[in-house]
Amino acid sequence: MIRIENLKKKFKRLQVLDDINALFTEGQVVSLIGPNGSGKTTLIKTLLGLVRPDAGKIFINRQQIGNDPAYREHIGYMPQIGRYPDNMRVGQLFTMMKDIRMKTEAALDTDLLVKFNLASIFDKPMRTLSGGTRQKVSAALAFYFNPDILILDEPTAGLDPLSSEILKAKIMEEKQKNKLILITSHILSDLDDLTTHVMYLQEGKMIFLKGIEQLRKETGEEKLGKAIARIMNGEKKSALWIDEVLMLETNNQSN
Ligand SMILES: Nc1ncnc2c1ncn2[C@@H]1O[C@H](COP(=O)(O)OP(=O)(O)OP(=O)(O)O)[C@@H](O)[C@H]1O
Repeated sequence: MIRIENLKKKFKRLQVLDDINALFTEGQVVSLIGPNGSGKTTLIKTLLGLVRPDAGKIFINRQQIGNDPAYREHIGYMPQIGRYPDNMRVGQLFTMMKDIRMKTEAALDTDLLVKFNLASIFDKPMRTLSGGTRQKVSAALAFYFNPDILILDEPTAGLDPLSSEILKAKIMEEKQKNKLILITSHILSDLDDLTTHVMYLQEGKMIFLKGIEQLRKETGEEKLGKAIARIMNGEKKSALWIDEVLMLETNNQSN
């Protein structure tokens, strides 16, 4: 469904994506994991055509992506930070997106719109929304057109616990429909029940891409955070980062 071949991207002298190769197929939930600045968002943006790679090829549903943006209709994207026209009202945003995509009402997935009760804020201008509410709008939009591929960049960041659970349940439902889901998160416990594959990036390099069962077998660890920490044991820098994440998560759970 998505094939990435020898993908490279530099920002000035910084090699942000360093010869990435990967194949993602339907039914997979691929967790993109790595420290801040490791290239996760840049990788996502190259898939969406928002960042132009210096070299390499990307195939989506067997079509090599180039200048024609039509392939994006297959993708629902939830950005890390959703940017919307300030004065546009929430309801107008959904109407505008619908008009652009020209889908009929029947084909739309309004599940999250309903569960997050977004109709009650349809009159509010986007600039007045709280960070979490903006996230809910981004989430509802990503799923709205029932895409085959979902790309979710830190989807639960900023959501309250109940909304986070609603979103995770929705992602799980879509996984069951055999969609391909790419997801980044620093909250590794959020990914535990969802993940089928882990792609680990560090300083623009893909350190590994493994099935979760293989990862669990190799490490003897059930939890994603602990499994990755074990795999990365030889790599001092990453092990340190994972240790910090685990410590934070333990603190969060005990609070
Ligand atoms: N438009 C840009 N111009 C210059 N440098 C950029 C640009 N976008 C990203 N970078 C740099 O590329 C590197 C990778 O950034 P990216 O956002 O892909 O990391 P990330 O893994 O998603 O990080 P995080 O976990 O913090 O979200 C960082 O060093 C970042 O500063």
